[in-house]
Amino acid sequence: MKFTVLYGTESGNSEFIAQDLVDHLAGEGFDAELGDLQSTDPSSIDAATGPYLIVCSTHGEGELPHTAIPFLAALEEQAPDLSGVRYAMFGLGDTFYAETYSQGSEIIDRKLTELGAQRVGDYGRHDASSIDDGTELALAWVPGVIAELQAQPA
Ligand SMILES: Cc1cc2nc3c(=O)[nH]c(=O)nc-3n(C[C@H](O)[C@H](O)[C@H](O)COP(=O)(O)O)c2cc1C
Repeated sequence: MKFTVLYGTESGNSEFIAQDLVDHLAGEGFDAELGDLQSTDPSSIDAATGPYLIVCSTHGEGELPHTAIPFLAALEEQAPDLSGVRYAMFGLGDTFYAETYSQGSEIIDRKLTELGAQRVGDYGRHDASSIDDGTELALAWVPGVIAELQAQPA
């Protein structure tokens, strides 16, 4: 199984976690590639290059980090058929922003589902107001994702 780990970030936290996920997956014997949503063309997303792990934060008032906005715009414009694409989401946010907690990644999640992709595993989240370490949470989250992917081979 080859994973593509994509991140959307404004201050780097999501990129760090995504890189740690890639290193972890490689250590577990999987192929894993890191990608920035900023330089990802939706036309490159297909079942063959997935499954995808998407690590994305929230900025503004429940919005995407600015680096991920062009990706969403391209997804909306191209509206590719993502049937057969499997992905898992790990959202970053801060419960200080109670009304909009972790909503940035949910914007991407809704669009991928609308285009036919299938989310697998639990919806991972990290709250910057907590004492939790984002990488530790992500590494505790990813085995459930892998187990679900392996239980339902593409
Ligand atoms: C200006 C600003 C606005 C933010 N707005 C939200 C928000 O609306 N909801 C939320 O859950 N987190 C919000 N956050 C928190 C970030 O999502 C959180 O700090 C995250 O860890 C940043 O990850 P990144 O470095 O990958 O961008 C905001 C942070 C900043 C600096």
